[in-house]
Amino acid sequence: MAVPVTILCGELGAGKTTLLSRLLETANSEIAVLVNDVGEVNVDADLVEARTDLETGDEVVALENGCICCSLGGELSRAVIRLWKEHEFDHLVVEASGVGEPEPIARQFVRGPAGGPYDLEAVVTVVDARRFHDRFADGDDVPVQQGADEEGTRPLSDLILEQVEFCDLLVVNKCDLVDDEERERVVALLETLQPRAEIVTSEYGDLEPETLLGSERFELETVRDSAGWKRQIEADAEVDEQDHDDRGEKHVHDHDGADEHGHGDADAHDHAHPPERYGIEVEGYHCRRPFHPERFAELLRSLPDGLVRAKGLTWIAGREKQAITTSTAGAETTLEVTGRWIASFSEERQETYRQGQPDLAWDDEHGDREIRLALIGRDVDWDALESRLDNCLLTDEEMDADWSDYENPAPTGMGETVTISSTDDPEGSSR
Ligand SMILES: Nc1nc2c(ncn2[C@@H]2O[C@H](COP(=O)(O)OP(=O)(O)OP(=O)(O)O)[C@@H](O)[C@H]2O)c(=O)[nH]1
Repeated sequence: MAVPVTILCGELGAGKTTLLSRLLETANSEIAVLVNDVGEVNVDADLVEARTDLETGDEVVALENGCICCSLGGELSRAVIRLWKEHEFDHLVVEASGVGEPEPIARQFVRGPAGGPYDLEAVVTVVDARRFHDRFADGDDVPVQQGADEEGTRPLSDLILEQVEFCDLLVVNKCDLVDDEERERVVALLETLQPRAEIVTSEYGDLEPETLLGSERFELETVRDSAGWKRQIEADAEVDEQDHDDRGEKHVHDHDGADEHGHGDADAHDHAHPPERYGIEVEGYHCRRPFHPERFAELLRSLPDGLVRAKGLTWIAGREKQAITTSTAGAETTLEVTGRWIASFSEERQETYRQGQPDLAWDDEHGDREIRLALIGRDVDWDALESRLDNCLLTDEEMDADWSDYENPAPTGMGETVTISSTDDPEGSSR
């Protein structure tokens, strides 16, 4: 029988080790633990070991040389397979590095060699209620430490939201440090960011072992596709497919979902538009016309305060081949080349690719080039944001001009990223 696995994620200091120590103390089953820390010599492993080994004899294995999700894919698989061969236990918990992306770790257990002896049951993300509130859910402008991760490529806020979006259980920890309303605001925002995840609240990780260990089998595709931004994009795309009037003009769907075209899929509709609480809303923006690179960068430097998340594909003038993913988390936006527009290939290859993707929406003039963003925010003036986004689009005149001369901060190579930070000037020039 495959051993169930739980992956534990969450930003540095959110309370993963505290929760894990408690779990090891209270669970009746034999739990093996794999701990990974970036740049530190397994302080957590020592801690967990010190607190649990003598009492329970639980196994603790530590990975030393970096982050499991980047370089240690192979090492992770080897370590957990060795563990499985050499020891008997009922459950494996992997405590992931505080700055890692959870998906590559999960993949090791779903598609990698570790998928044989193990069965991934749950990805649990621990959220520091206080810090999450101040960073994303507060109406006031509280200064919070932002910045890129250790490699300088991804802002911390982006990784935190990715961990929230890629999990099936969210533990809102440190609830002693927020009041009831602040806690509710955090929960409402988390529900919007990942509508499918179960959400529990805790202080010092005081949860029943069953809450953490008793979940159903993890489904990678389902979890990945259920992030709030993704649902919004899919619901919008579905509407466009049904709507044959979508001829290159942009439209923003109303926040209550009552866009002028109507939704075809009630389920997608419900999930894409969760109940509005604390002014939290989800919007979509779609257009088959590129952004002017300088005007778009200017907008990203002066985003409205309440915008928590924006994510999706963008077409940026001067980058005719590059399909660029825009990912805004709080004040920081990462632009990353995540693929190539099919329309930039030769006719012959376009045919081949399009045959492989019969559902791909195609415009006679622009092919698959488009801007399709999901926007999540609280108390955002959506009309104002929409018109600011519209002002970033090329004008008719610019559409016919040469785009190669623009100052263009957008990345060019596959996988390349550029981060643009928003200042505290929401009224900043966006023209
Ligand atoms: N006030 C408060 N402090 C907490 C709570 N949970 C954990 N802490 C404290 O927060 C600090 C960080 O907790 P850890 O459990 O080490 O956090 P972590 O997520 O494992 O941190 P990294 O290993 O650095 O990623 C410790 O000092 C804990 O005692 C809580 O619910 N409330």
